[in-house]
Amino acid sequence: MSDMVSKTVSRQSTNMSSNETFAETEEAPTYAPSIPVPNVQELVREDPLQVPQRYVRDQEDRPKDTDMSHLSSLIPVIDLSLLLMGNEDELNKLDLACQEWGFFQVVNHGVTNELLQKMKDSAAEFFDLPLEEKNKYAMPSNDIHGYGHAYVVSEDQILDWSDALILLIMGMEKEALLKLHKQLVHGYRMNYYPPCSKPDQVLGVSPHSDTSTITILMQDDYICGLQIQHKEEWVPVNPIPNALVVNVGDVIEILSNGKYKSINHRAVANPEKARMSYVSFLVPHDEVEIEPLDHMVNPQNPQKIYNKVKYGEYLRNSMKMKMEGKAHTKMAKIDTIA
Ligand SMILES: O=C(O)CCC(=O)C(=O)O
Ligand SMILES: [Fe+2]
Repeated sequence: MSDMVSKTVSRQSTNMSSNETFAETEEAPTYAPSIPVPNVQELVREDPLQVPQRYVRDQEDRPKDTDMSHLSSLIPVIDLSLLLMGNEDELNKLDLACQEWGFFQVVNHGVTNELLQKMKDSAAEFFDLPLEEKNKYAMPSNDIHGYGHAYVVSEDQILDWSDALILLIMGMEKEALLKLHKQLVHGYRMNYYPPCSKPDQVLGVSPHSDTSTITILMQDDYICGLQIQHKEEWVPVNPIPNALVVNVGDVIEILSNGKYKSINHRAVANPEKARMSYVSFLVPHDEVEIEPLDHMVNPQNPQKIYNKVKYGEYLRNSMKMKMEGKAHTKMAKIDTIA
């Protein structure tokens, strides 16, 4: 694992005080700075019952008791092997899933259970390391790679009950999406949600939509946490062992002129167990300009709702803000559109 990290995240000189992490880098800043904040895993290790005020959500933002799990079974499950055989019904199911839910789970995806398990094991190995070891890969304040917290832009912002390791890995020269993306960039984020003694007062990850083209998420096989917003309700995405959760990101929403939805989602905390999630973001190259594709502005969807934006600017702009639902998508919206 440490091998994998050291290949992808360059070592930064770190300067730690108690459990806060800072990192300096000599390179020019490329992302808006994120304010250093405490390590949540360490807070829980020091005292499992403490939930400092900085993590406590306003009443209306807290996870509610009202159980929407009856809606979970409606979240579409797509069989990739059928799709690859050209099955029309499965294709229609995918089309509807992207329009109505923006989220679906994929089974028969061809990724071996051994590989999925290896990803889980190597991430667990990393998060189990002592803090000093993990902090050797601390996220510099002006970058999104490394171990720590991004999207913290003010001292009084309410914080998420989680830590993350984020890697921006490979540029894949794949034919299919290459034209749209110049070069596919793959970001990989591992989230670690320590248990929380007051799970009803905090959120593991604030509501947000992903700035990606698509996101592929592997969650814990048994511990629930991911919730998606569907028609104003927060619906849990119940884990199906070895299935992958896929969601439409902002880029597809923009390319499709809003036909396919990049949905708000969040993670809630668990009272007893730590949960991890392993998230792959496929994104375009920074220089790629994205705008609604000509054929997606059509008689059924005549009003163009997004302007042309350069992906790198879109991403960097979103990182200047705290995660707050779809607020960051405003940058690409045509002014007259709410
Ligand atoms: O942990 C989860 O299930 C959600 C994580 C997530 O939405 C993200 O990392 O963008
Ligand atoms: Fe997300």
